[in-house]
Amino acid sequence: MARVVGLLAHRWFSGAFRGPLQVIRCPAPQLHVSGPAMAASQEDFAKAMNQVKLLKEDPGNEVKLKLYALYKQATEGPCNAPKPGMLDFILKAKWDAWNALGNLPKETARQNYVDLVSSLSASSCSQVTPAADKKQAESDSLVVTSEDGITTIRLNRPAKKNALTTQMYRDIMRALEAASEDSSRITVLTGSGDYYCSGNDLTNFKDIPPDKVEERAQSSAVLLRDFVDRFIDFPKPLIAVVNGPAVGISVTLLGLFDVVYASDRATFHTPFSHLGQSPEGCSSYIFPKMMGPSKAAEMLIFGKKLTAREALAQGLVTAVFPDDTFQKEVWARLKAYAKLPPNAMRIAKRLMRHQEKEKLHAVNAEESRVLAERWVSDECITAIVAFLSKKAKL
Ligand SMILES: CCCC/C=C/CC(=O)SCCNC(=O)CCNC(=O)[C@H](O)C(C)(C)COP(=O)(O)OP(=O)(O)OC[C@H]1O[C@@H](n2cnc3c(N)ncnc32)[C@H](O)[C@@H]1OP(=O)(O)O
Repeated sequence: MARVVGLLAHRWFSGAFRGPLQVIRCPAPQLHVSGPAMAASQEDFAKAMNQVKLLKEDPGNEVKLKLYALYKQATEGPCNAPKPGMLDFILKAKWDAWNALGNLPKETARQNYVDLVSSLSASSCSQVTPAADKKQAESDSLVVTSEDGITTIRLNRPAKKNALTTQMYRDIMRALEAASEDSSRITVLTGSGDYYCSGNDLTNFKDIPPDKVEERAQSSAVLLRDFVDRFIDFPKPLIAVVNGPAVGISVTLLGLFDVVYASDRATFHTPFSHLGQSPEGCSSYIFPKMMGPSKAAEMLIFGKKLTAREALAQGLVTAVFPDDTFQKEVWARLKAYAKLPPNAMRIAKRLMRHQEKEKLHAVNAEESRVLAERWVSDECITAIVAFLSKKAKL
């Protein structure tokens, strides 16, 4: 049946076929995607329909079915056609795809269609001119590129040691959503400059009016929870290329990556008690399991900074490379991995992750709730004021 669908789907594509889903990569100013917040105009929709015909590469049956379903949903609304017979393979596959969109509003379907086409156009461009495949986030602090089957999310605030602003959390979430749907096989997070990441940007806590502190703590906890959820649920192999020192949340999150490669210049520091804060990124659950409770306590309670070799010994890092050959060796390895069959990789990841998912979401929810309390504590406020007034540094 798959073969029959394959042959015929190819035909749809050259004709009136148009197709699916949410998120993805676009060369345009936004990174991504779906949702009622951004409504594509009829004109954008018409342009996207024309763009589909110009794609240089066949995007594959799965994508074509999505395009078809979104097109139908955008133009006719929820599936209203009678269900085709079991033996009518092509019609049945199309009907299933359309019907799966349920009550998705027409405007959202139209937007998702436009985004999908945009992503497909960008990926087909990138094969000709990889440099043109730079995705724009809301700011230049995050650079997302796709090449050789690898989507790379690069923290790009070297002057601030890649500290994470609120906007960067949002952009990373969008980049992960896009990467989970695009044609890349693996996804990498790395940093620009000498640091991998110095953790949460402590100026995120600046200039909050006293009567808004509690509210801001709650909204930051929601952001944190959503952010970490994206890592828990990310379906493809996720690799951290730790090019230098890592602090705070950039360390704790490593437990949710599939593989962590580190330069021998990298260090791993979680100074939560020093900051009057508490662990996040599911580290309160993953680190004790990974390295044993007492080693985890040294990091998460006492803020012991690990060298790359120590982190390797604790299982937090997969492999350490000399800094002068780090980039070359790591990218050669990743390019080879990105040639492996994508479905097999996803399935292997799913098998390893799915038993833990529920637990991880519960841990994340609890850690985020507790952090909201810590952020309004005297201990935390004192530590942050000390940093912001340049009296303290790690
Ligand atoms: C909603 C989500 C919440 C998630 C919660 C997460 C918890 C965490 O991540 S806790 C960890 C927070 N991070 C820190 O406490 C690190 C603070 N930074 C430092 O201690 C030092 O800057 C550091 C040791 C990283 C580097 O020291 P140096 O090599 O001496 O460099 P500089 O201090 O001169 O840094 C250059 C420049 O960058 C600014 N910077 C660095 N890190 C941060 C940061 N995390 N937040 C804000 N700003 C940061 C630093 O202030 C310097 O700025 P300028 O003085 O303006 O040049």
